[in-house]
Amino acid sequence: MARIAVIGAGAIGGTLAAWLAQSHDVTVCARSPLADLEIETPGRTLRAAPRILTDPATAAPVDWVLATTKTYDCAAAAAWLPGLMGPDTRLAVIQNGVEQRERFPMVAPERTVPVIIDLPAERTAPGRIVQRRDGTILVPEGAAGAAFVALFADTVIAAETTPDFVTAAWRKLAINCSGIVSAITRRPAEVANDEGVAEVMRALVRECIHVGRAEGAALPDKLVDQVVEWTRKAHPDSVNSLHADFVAGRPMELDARNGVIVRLGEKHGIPTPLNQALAAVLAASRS
Ligand SMILES: NC(=O)C1=CN([C@@H]2O[C@H](COP(=O)(O)OP(=O)(O)OC[C@H]3O[C@@H](n4cnc5c(N)ncnc54)[C@H](OP(=O)(O)O)[C@@H]3O)[C@@H](O)[C@H]2O)C=CC1
Ligand SMILES: CC(C)(CO)C(=O)C(=O)O
Repeated sequence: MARIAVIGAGAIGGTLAAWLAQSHDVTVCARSPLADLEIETPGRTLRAAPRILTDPATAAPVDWVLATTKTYDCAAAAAWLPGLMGPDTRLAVIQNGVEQRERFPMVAPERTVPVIIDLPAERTAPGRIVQRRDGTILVPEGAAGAAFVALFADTVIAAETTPDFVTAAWRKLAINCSGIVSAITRRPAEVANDEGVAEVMRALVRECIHVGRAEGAALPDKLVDQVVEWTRKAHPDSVNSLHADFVAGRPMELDARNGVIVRLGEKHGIPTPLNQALAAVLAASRS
């Protein structure tokens, strides 16, 4: 049994905390108070009552810290680390994008495990989450990755190591960058059935592929159509986390999902006009 602290009790943090609490000692480090966790999963309603802390001063060292806030909340989330990190603690950064390690520069890279998660989940109230289907987790191969994978042995989440994490992260980014069409149209995954919107998604993914290849990811041309097909197969009412932030009036992970393609594209001299334009349009539709 491992001692695990999950920073963030949102869609991903709440779901992972509930699954891990079935066989580990789990503490949830939350910004807003909540009583317990109830996750509506495809197979059953999962309930858990982990220890819940709301004050970083009360945190004690654990074996694993799982950072599951949005990327724009990393600086605030880091306030939990001095209390949670002992000499052997590892930090798993479970966030979208391709810069997981860079977001927590205060932790040594060798103690940080970047995590790519595919687990569509939506928070409906504090501690109440709908998990749309069983999920997958990918981490870099090596001792730390293998130890992280072992935490999920008794869950429905298929966790694996990969020898090519760079490609795994960019493949996920290809899905995420195209998900901006949902936030712009305020329509869940079913919007991908609109052929005009699907063409926009393909163009976003093409830009992502060009930049990802320059960063060392092995991304096939067929990924362009695969992203559209994957979205069409998702639950039609599935709301991606960018769309969820937009409708809730929260900040958005625009830099981590589309801006990063523009930034790294500039570094390599690769034009990314569509990711740039749609991120600007979505940001402006707030102001
Ligand atoms: N949702 C999904 O289906 C998927 C999301 N992802 C990625 O996972 C990451 C997390 O997303 P998601 O779970 O959807 O995000 P949510 O917005 O649902 O949850 C984030 C949680 O972090 C909490 N938080 C923010 N700051 C702090 C802090 N300083 N201390 C403690 N808690 C804090 C928020 O608190 P509060 O309750 O006060 O808002 C919220 O509960 C993102 O990078 C996202 O892109 C990846 C795959 C799927
Ligand atoms: C692709 C998807 C929808 C689920 O894994 C996601 O990453 C998100 O909501 O941010």
